[in-house]
This record gives sequence, C-alpha cells and structure tokens, in this order.
Amino acid sequence: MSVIVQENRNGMMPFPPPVSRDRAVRDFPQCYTTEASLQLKEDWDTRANAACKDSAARHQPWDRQKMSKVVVVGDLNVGKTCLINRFCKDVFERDYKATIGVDFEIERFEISGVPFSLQIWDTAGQEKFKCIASAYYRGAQVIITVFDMADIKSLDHTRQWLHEAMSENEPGSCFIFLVGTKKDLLPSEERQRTEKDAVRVATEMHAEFWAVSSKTGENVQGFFFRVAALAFEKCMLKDTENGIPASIGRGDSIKSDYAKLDEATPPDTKRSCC
Ligand SMILES: Nc1nc2c(ncn2[C@@H]2O[C@H](COP(=O)(O)OP(=O)(O)OP(=O)(O)O)[C@@H](O)[C@H]2O)c(=O)[nH]1
Repeated sequence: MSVIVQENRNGMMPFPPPVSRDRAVRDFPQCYTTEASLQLKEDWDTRANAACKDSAARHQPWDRQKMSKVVVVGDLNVGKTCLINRFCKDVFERDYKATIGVDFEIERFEISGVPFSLQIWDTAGQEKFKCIASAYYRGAQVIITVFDMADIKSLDHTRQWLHEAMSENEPGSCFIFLVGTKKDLLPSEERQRTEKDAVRVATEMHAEFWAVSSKTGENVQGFFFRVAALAFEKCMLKDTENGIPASIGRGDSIKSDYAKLDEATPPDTKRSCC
C-alpha cells in the first residue's frame, strides 16, 4: 500500500502516521442507487468546501482531529465483521467466528485535505451478547444496519436493529445506511428482486441502500467513502455553525467507550481487545 510520507524538520516521522493514498477522498462520493439515497447532490456543500480551504481546519494535532462514531448492527452471520475487515484490513475470512460483545476499528482518511477518522464499532448479532453491544450504540453519528442478501429474513430484522440502535440516540441525529452483503452469492435475477425489496425497506427507514460483497470487495470502498464523506461534511457544517475550530467533538465518548470495553467484555473474543 502506498503512503504519503512527510518527514518533519528534524527528520522524525510525524505522529499520527500518515494517511495512505487510498484513504484520500477528494471528489464527493456518489450513492449506490438514486432510489434510496440520503443525498443526491454531486458536490460538497459550499460552506463545508470553504471550511476545508480554511488552513486553520487543516492538519490539526491528533487529539483535535475530527472523528465520527459508526455503529454496525444486524443479525448474526450476516457479514458485519467481514465488511469492516475487508475495508480496514483488505482481508476476507471464510470461516465464521462470532463476535463476542463488540469490537472496533479506527480508520483514518484525508478528506479534501482535512484529516478525518471513522471509529467503526462492530457489534455481535447473537441475542445473548445484545446487552453488551447495545451499551455502545450511544453517540453514533452513523448507523449501518446490515443484512445478508442470501437470507431475506435478515432484511426484515433490520427494522428492529435500527429501532434498538436509535433508542440510544436522538431522532434525526444519525445517518442511516442499509447494507446488503454477500452480493456475490446471488444470481442476477434474484439479486435484482432482493435489491428492490431492500430499496423499499431503506425508504421506510430513511436510509441509504448499498449492495456489497466482502468476498470480492465489490462496492466496499465506495460504501465506506460515502459514509466518511457524509459524516465529515456534517461535522464540518456543525463546527462552522457553532464557530468551533476543527475538533473531534466525540473525545469523551471515545474515552468512556474504551473504559466500558475493559469492564464489560469477556476475554474470549474474535479480537483480543474485547
Ligand atoms: N460469499 C460471501 N460470504 C460472506 C460475505 N461476507 C461474509 N461472508 C461469510 O458470512 C459468515 C459470517 O460473517 P461475519 O462477518 O463473521 O458475520 P457477523 O455478522 O459479523 O456475525 P456475528 O459476529 O455473529 O454478528 C462468514 O462465514 C463469512 O465468510 C460475502 O460478501 N460473501
């Protein structure tokens, strides 16, 4: 992976480490389908664009960078972990390993020249871990409800997942996405039928619909770029309205989430951090 490396004057590597070139977003990422889209515009909001050009908002120290919290929910086995791992690590795990409680990744971007991060929370789909996972729903700026395109029941369940995630957040405060995974498993006719059903559900939920495959990687980067762009733009506009210079805004919630992870999650997990 190629990275933008800039040494500072005394020859030391800067901290945080540089954002890789393939996390640099310049053009406004477009939706998957105009039938279920959160925004149809083709370019950045003019006020956000102006704020990006403001040198004060660029290259803040790490502790003042903008960050948005993303929570990924959905039935067990629908492919939440694989979706996150495909984007963050470019890997695909064929064998199923249940998520125990929660796990998270922080993915760094450079959007229109401004550093931005997504804190992506992977939650367990198994009923017995719901009470642990739901403790992390609060403070989300983005909720991603995931279903398996080869298991239509999981699409029906997304309404309930969204309801539970929203019960911890203010109405209208989050961008909502509906993501169908395992696109590679369906023949074209069946895929079209499933996508039609998903567009209907997404419209009901006021969500944006995407169909992806973590196995082949199809649409995975496009989807996360879109998530990052919408979250970033909202963050910039909010700060501009409040007259706040670039700051992460969610620092406290990140700290308390880390603390909760230590207290609540059993040691036997997909990843050692939980
Ligand atoms: N063919 C195919 N299989 C997939 C895809 N995404 C996930 N899978 C498979 O689906 C199974 C479940 O994937 P996970 O990502 O672990 O599911 P999860 O939603 O995180 O499950 P929980 O942790 O129990 O909530 C695994 O066997 C994956 O290999 C995909 O895009 N295509």
